[in-house]
Amino acid sequence: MRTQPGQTDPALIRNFCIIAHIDHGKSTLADRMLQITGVVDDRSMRAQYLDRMDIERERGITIKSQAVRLPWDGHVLNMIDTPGHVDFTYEVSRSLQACEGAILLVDAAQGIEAQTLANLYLAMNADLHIIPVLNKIDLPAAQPEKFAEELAGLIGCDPSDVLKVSGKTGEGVRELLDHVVQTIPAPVGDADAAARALIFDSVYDTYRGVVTYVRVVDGHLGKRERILMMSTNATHETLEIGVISPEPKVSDLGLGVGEVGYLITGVKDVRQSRVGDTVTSAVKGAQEMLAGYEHPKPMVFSGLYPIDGDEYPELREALDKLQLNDAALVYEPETSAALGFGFRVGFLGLLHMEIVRERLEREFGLSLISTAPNVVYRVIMEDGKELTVTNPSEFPTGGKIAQVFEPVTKSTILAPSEFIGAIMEICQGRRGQLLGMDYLSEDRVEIRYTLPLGEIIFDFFDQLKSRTRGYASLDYEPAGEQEADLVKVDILLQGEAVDAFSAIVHKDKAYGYGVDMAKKLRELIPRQQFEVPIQAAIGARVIARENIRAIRKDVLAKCYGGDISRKRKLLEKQKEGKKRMKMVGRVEVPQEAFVAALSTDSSTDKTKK
Ligand SMILES: Nc1nc2c(ncn2[C@@H]2O[C@H](COP(=O)(O)OP(=O)(O)OP(=O)(O)O)[C@@H](O)[C@H]2O)c(=O)[nH]1
Repeated sequence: MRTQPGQTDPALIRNFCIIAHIDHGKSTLADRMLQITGVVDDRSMRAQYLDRMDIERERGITIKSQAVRLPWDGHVLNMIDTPGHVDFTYEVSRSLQACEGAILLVDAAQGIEAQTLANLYLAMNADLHIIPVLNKIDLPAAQPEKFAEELAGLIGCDPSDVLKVSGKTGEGVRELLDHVVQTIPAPVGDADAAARALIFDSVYDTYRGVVTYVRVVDGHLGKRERILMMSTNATHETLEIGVISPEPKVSDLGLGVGEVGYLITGVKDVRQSRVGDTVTSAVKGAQEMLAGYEHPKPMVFSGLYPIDGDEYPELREALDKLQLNDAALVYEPETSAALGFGFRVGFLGLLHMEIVRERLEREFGLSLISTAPNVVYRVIMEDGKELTVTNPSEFPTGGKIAQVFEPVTKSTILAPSEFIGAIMEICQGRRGQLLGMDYLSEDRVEIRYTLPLGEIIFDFFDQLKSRTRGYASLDYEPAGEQEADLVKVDILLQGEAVDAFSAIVHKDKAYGYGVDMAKKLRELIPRQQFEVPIQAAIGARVIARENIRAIRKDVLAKCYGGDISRKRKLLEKQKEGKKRMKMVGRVEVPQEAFVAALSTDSSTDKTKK
């Protein structure tokens, strides 16, 4: 293998990631590695160094993967920190493909959790060398011996092979780094072949345009080189190429086999640098692409509308930019009679939805309304026609529906065995079907259920946590679809359906949804000059009804004098207020009523991880 002078010999490179259940301490361990390898000095060190986004730091969670280059014992280690939440599994699987090894980190006071298993399976599928590690051994509640045995049983190694560290105190971290060098295989690639690099992440930077993160598999990528993005056939020139350690550092020698780094081409169009694509040289480039990633399928949809209708173009631009940063985000324009112009946006899960919305509001200064989330349904009509419904208002009405299919998941719940009864009760109440149960040790069980995704995306996790005193952990993966007895519930104001409030729910829950929504709206919509009936209906059948009584609001009553200018002022003020109202038929609905009625506060917990 030929290496260019000064460039890192692939035999000295180790690419690895840290995978774990949420909160088992990945970011903290990454911090210690930054410090121990000397890339961040003690003075500049801050907790969760690699969590760069404000949201990540505030919530204490990792959303984006991060790659950083660490020098250790004559070697170059590329460490990729990954997120732990189930919604971001996609980020994890992308990072795994840029590595040869993975540190499987387990909290020594908690043991194996649902995402420990899910991430381990991902890493095994990607053929990575796995290093089992117990973290937080400084905790008084740590039981390293017990959990080393559990972990060894899972991976099929000896309990003495499980390393023990504390990301907090740094104990055992040097030994772990040595172990990475000794056991994780060096990357293998052909230095003489045409360049091939895998894009595993890309970010839009306001000043520099698109920053693309790559892992070079074969050949070499240099500065001022014309490169080709193989899936889009777009060519660009590399303006800058470098590594992250832990801030971007220009590398004049470019990147060779096995190296992980970034490149900047000055491109502003975010769609030209697609995650999973292969970068090659524009002159005598490679013929064959690297195996990319399966595009993640959105599981949950919601409508996003600017509160101020004039901000629609800004919202479009913001989504365009965010999509580069977040390959899992999909959207298309939609119009709502009640909310105006907006987008139907697909997400991987509820936390993903919250994060996207929060980033749009914070990073782009937008104010948004989002409609209640729903999953994707497949509807088969009696005449054999098939529809994919991502928006309840598109759900066909009338009696012509033959079958409705909803997505289901294979859900895995890990908890102490004393909670088996409570967990089963919750799952049964949500149309779950028990698949199986295994004991991981004498007091911990793994329970597997088939559960409709639509039942999980609302407060399922919160309920699970509260009924198990926080001890249960959940992971789910898509598992096809099942036929279900689902109906669309419409909400009508004065006989007119308000599209933004329609929902697809199981027949048994339709009544509850209708009654709740009608009550909520009665409180939120101010009285009008005529009576306004609020109805919840399935097709033509009304299942709940509330009334907003009429008032005759005489704004001029206060102006008993004959002062015409005062009267005019009052009328003008009233006109101003009207601008912030949406008309549904003859009914004026204040913007805030939509916001409040559609708020999902009760279904998602802001601090949930
Ligand atoms: N006592 C002790 N606490 C630790 C240790 N490592 C991490 N913690 C604490 O555990 C919590 C979670 O740590 P993080 O490093 O944020 O966990 P994470 O796995 O990166 O979490 P996500 O990014 O959300 O997936 C924090 O409160 C840390 O201070 C350790 O070795 N000992």
